[in-house]
Amino acid sequence: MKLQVAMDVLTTEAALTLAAQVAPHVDIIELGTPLIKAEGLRAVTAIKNAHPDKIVFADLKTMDAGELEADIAFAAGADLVTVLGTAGDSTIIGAVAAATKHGKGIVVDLIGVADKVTRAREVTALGAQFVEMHAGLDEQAEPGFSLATLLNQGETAKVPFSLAGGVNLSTISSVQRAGATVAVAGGAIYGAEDPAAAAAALRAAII
Ligand SMILES: O=C(CO)[C@H](O)[C@H](O)COP(=O)(O)O
Repeated sequence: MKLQVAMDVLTTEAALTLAAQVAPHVDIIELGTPLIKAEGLRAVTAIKNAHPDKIVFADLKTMDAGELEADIAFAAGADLVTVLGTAGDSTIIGAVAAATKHGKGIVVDLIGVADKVTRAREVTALGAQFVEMHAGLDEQAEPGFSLATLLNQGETAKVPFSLAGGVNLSTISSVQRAGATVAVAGGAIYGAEDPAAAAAALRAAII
């Protein structure tokens, strides 16, 4: 299982600092949606230039104009770009076309999708490299939130998936047991006093 750091910071400078701290321990470096909204795709280029050996993930969460948005993110240096599972099939097909043109990949983020298992299978058939079983920051803050439902949906879908929803040291083993291809950790790394140590501990927990 790969480890992905989600950098939900707001400046390119902060992202470059964080990426330099955690890069030795992660496989995928994600530029979070707020970072890309604040800084634009220049931030993607800066991270790819600093870490050419890492998979750079641009969390665009595209909802329309799939081919155009994915194309500009790949041209900026992204290796993986997200499209929302709630988007129409034509948006996902367009984004996959851009990925094929660049030799890169589309990840379909299932945040907000009610039937994640069915949609995961549909978008995989449309050419997504993998899906993201995702509970966003707002959903995580709702009373009674637990990762268990997402883990179960990932296990049931039987397609390649990443899992994001406040993954931390006490849950990463369950993410691996559920069969995830990638575990995504944001707050557990960037919110830690020592992000490098936090990333190293998550990496060490992956067998
Ligand atoms: O995409 C996101 C929010 O929409 C986050 O980057 C993702 O949820 C991972 O962060 P965390 O581990 O803090 O949940």
